[in-house]
Amino acid sequence: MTERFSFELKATDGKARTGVINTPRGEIRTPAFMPVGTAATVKAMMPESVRATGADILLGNTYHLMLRPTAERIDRLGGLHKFMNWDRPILTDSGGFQVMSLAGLRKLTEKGVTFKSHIDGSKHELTPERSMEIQKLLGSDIVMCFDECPALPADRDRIAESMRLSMRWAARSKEAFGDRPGHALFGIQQGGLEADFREESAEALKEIGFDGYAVGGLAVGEGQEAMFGCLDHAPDHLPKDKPRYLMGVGKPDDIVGAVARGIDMMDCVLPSRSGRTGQVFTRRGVVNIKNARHADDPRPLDEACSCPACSNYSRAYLHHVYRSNEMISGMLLTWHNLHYFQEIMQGMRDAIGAGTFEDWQAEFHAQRAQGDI
Ligand SMILES: CNc1nc2c(CCNCC3CCCC3)c3nc(N)[nH]c(=O)c3cc2[nH]1
Repeated sequence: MTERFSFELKATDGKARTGVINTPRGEIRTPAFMPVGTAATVKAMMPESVRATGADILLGNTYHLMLRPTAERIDRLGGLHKFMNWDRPILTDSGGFQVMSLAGLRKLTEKGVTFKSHIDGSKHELTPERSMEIQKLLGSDIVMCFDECPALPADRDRIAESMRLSMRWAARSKEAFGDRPGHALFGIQQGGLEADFREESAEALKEIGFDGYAVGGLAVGEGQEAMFGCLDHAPDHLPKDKPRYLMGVGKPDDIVGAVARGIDMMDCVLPSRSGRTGQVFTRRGVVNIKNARHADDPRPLDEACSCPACSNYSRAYLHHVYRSNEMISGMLLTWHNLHYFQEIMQGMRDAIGAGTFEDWQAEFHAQRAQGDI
């Protein structure tokens, strides 16, 4: 067990990297996909099942947990790891993004944001200082700076103004975070799709100095082509010896394209949320289990998958329990999706390590082109 937080790059293949982040609570193999556990649970999954899918780290949510059950209560009960029975690393987002996408009656000033809870309408305030305090109370291992993520499309002035506010908030976050051995603070690059603002943001963050650097402000409706266009340059300005975390991404092909452009960590609600809405990701594309054509199909979702859903159940059964709104439907489909996402990550880690990432990508895309799934 290390007492410090450190990142070891093991190999690169083009811009793609593979390595290990060492933390006191365990190691994180990169590139890493991080399941989202918004309200102290990865929905429909026991923590041991999340681990069984291959996850080394999961996400918690400052915004949700500060409202319910509150960070102070979780702290009194021993912190988020104990509370949710997950003893490996936890990364928590800083809450600003969720306020802008979920809360009511928001007021944004230099100090921070005030807002009304989407749960009971109570008034709350988030500032860089309060966000650091909440993430410390939760006990998360990787803390995110408090930032502002502008909705796209936005004009250049708005993007510059928002990015510069986030950089001032990054400095305040670092100041409030203090010196916490074994815990990491990640800065978040902003700047929309503008190459010059992305570079300015990266330079500002490097000047302050962080344990890792996130690429924020993407996966907000710009589309894959624009996102990849930004990722063709935005990570280049970030330190090579620190982890790079692309926030909120994404579909399997988004994840592969991001890793090919130098990203080490990603998170997305897609595999878990889709598991509850019957959307199943497989190596040959998406299966919508709700479709009547599965009603008599004795085959597994994916013959090549070793997850409990594919090992023990037919499409016909999964179609039935989905249509019947049975709880086991969300459990099995979520498990499968998270297992598949982790299988993609393991495949990329192996391929980058072996210098065969080009071939791996070609195979990944070729498989998905095939017809009936
Ligand atoms: C889905 N697209 C997207 N998500 C973004 C997110 C959220 C990432 N996911 C966090 C988990 C979800 C609930 C609990 C934690 C972003 N977060 C921050 N702080 N800044 C962004 O620019 C930022 C940008 C993002 N874009």
